[in-house]
Amino acid sequence: MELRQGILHQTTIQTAKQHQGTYSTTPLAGNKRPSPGLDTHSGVPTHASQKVAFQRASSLGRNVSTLVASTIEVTESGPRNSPEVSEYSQRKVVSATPTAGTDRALSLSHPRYALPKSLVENLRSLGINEIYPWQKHCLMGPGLLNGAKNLVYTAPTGGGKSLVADVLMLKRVLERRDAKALLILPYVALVQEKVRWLRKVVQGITRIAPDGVLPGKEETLWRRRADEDTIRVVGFFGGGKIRATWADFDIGVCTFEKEANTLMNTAIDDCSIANLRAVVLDELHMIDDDHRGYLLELCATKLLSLEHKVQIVGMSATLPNIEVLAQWLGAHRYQTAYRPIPIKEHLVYDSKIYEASSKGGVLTAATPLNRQTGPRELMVPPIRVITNSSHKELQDPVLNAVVSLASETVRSGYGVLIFCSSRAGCEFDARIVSRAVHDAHGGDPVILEKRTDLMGDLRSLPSGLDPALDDTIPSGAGLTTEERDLIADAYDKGILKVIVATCSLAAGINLPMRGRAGRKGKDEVGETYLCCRKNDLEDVIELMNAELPQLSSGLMTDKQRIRRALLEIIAVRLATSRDSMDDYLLKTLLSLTAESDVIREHVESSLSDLIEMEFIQEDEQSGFKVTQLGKAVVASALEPEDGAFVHREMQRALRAFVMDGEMHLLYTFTPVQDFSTTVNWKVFRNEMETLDDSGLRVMSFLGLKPTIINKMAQGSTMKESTPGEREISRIYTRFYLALQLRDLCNEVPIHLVAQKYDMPRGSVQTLAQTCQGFAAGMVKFCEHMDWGMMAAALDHVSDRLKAGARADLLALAQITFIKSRTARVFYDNGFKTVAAVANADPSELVPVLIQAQPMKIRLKKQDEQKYEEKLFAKAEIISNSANRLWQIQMQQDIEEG
Ligand SMILES: Nc1ncnc2c1ncn2[C@@H]1O[C@H](COP(=O)(O)OP(=O)(O)OP(=O)(O)O)[C@@H](O)[C@H]1O
Repeated sequence: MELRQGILHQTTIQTAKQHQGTYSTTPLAGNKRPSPGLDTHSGVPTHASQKVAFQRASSLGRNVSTLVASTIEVTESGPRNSPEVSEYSQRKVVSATPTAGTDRALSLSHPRYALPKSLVENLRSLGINEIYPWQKHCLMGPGLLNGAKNLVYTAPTGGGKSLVADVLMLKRVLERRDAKALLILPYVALVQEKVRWLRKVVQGITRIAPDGVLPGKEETLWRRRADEDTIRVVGFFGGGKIRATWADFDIGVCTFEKEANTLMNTAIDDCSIANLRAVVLDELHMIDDDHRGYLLELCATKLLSLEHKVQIVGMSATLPNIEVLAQWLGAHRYQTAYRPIPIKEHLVYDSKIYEASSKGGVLTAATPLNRQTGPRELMVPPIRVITNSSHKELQDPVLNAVVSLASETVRSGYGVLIFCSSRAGCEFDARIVSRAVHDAHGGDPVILEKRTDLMGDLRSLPSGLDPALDDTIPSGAGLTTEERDLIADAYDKGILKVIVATCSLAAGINLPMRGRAGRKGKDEVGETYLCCRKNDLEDVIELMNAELPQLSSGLMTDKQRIRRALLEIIAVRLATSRDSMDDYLLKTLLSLTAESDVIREHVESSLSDLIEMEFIQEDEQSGFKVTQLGKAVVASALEPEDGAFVHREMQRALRAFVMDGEMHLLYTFTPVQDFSTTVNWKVFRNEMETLDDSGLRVMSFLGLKPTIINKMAQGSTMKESTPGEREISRIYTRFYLALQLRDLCNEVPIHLVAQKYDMPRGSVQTLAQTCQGFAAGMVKFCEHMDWGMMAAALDHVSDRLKAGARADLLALAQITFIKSRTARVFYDNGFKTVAAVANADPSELVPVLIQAQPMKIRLKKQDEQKYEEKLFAKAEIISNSANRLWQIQMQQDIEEG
């Protein structure tokens, strides 16, 4: 048996989470936010449990001065004079809405839904006792429950969209034993959470037997696989050796760029696509995303072109021109504005808080007339006013507002999400906020201990502990970085009270699923505060009033895209003649908006480009067929142009490949997509000077010249006017990235790599995240080109990228909790193999674990004992995991022997 990597392996994060889950947490759910007047004036924590004598963060070994957040005064027009929270409109609406008692169809056990009992029970145990009225209406749409029709729908964030899609998808999967479904999400970070949810939903559910007996009633007649009747939910995380294939899942959860598109291509090619019965497109508005949206369009167009019916379910919170999308997908359309938890929106400007929902007030304040006369006082009176701060750090009114609002919310026992425009801004805000909020919650010893655990868990990740997090977590604030899963989880559990994130990260982290303001079961009401500066005020108001832009096809915005579309369908033989290609293109979203002549022109030029690139050839029946190279490009999920570049690079590598070092392999695994890299040539020169003979040989085989690097470091600029020059520049840049990848693989934390190479941290993070997927693509590329030796060599080394540890640590890194640096410490302490760890007494591992976390916060005596106890528990888990692995290895040896 082979150990699965990447798809089914357990990550440190998961393990840490399981571990965390064993400690009790104090949920904040259901706590009603008190009226702001009370606590802001007294400054006294509202909940009795919070009145614990606080311990300063400095007791944790840190030395930062405390900031006192400004108070927020209620004005004459403020909430003191208006009714309580219950006035928030939808509360009333909710209580007036029918319940399953009056409308039986709100219960998922209603015969109309024909869902197995166990499924309804599972949902109930997950808090879904009945569906919302809108969910019922939506599901009852024509042809939806029986799968005859597609669906496109919108509901506000947190409105419960996913459940509708889940029900339809599960119905399709339950209809036949071999039925499959794909759930396509825009971000890898969302995949894991969705997989976890779906696994709970399908737990213990069996599928229809071959003779048509309904699930739940049948006795299994025959079995091929142990899990034959169960529904296997598999997530594709975009990395590593993607061993899970079409055959390995019943519900596949993946992102659209690589996995969904590639999975579908392969399944169309080998005809196994016939089992696909449903595809859910979450965040359908991403179709408009300039970089990746067109891939979503390609996926959906392929589905529409198949011979059998696949139910497509597309959803989003924002689909301004939903009719066009519904028309494109031939879908039933449904829209609702229902929010189970009302959101109260505010605008904060010049230390004053305004209600943003009053249409006649704030939102109309910035008329074109005002624009001419310049900003002036808003027309509506503010509801609250933030007092000025005496701290010099809080003189900026926007920062002061952020800090006082965050502090007020935390004092009331709620969580806060702060969105900033830049990573640097996040770090700054997190540090300041942490200085102002820690006195309210830092005293709870249980919470403090959990924060210490969290920092330990973060430290044991390959990326290490970010210094900013080191400073902020003890006070209960965090910021989202690559450690986001642990951070988001800690926020969810109330261990962290504040998270600061950039808007772009906010979309990628799990927060959309659970953390944004107003989540059912978590809050009574959500509040948002948009804090803006005077100069931005009118733009902000305009933006708040603005209509959402119409969504449109991204297929024609770059020449590559139609090329890729055509190459793919030719490669998987979905369409090979001109007529069938026309048919295919008629099914795109593009065809609804663009002139057919223009599309045809694009098709013609793309086909001749593909012929010229030697990706396709004309065949005898005036159709087209894919070449070996074209097939390799499609299989490795590359853009045609990138594929051509990789091909040239690989051909050079086949002639001369440096095998006495790792640099050439790492270069080959360095993704070729655009990272917007600006090479710092001085850093490049320094790094070049430290390269050994083998590394220098790689440079010379790649055609890179030390003299040029020296010249660049002295201030020359790289010529990029001809294609040849651009190609050379691209190789230099790729090598610069390869150096970073080398450092990442040598366990240098991401923030240090970014610092060293003068790169935005996000780019290094993307490099770290995409290299595994790219490496898997390279292996496939070589396999398809019949370069077996190269494929084998790359395949062997690709594991390194995943573990972020040296090759000799790979085996160790399979053990729970032993990742990266920890693996190195184990290795250095003589635990060089899984067997060595398996055979050790857990108590022997404790000192190694302590050593693996050298920066651990200094603890008091009694805490030290507790800490060691905890490490012992961890050592036991490690020992068990190592034993399991060891047994598997021995079994393998026996089988192979
Ligand atoms: N009928 C229901 N009863 C109780 N809880 C529900 C119901 N429907 C959905 N929920 C819960 O509400 C929360 C939000 O739902 P969901 O994530 O589907 O929202 P969404 O509309 O997809 O939001 P987003 O736009 O952020 O993705 C989830 O925790 C979900 O389990």
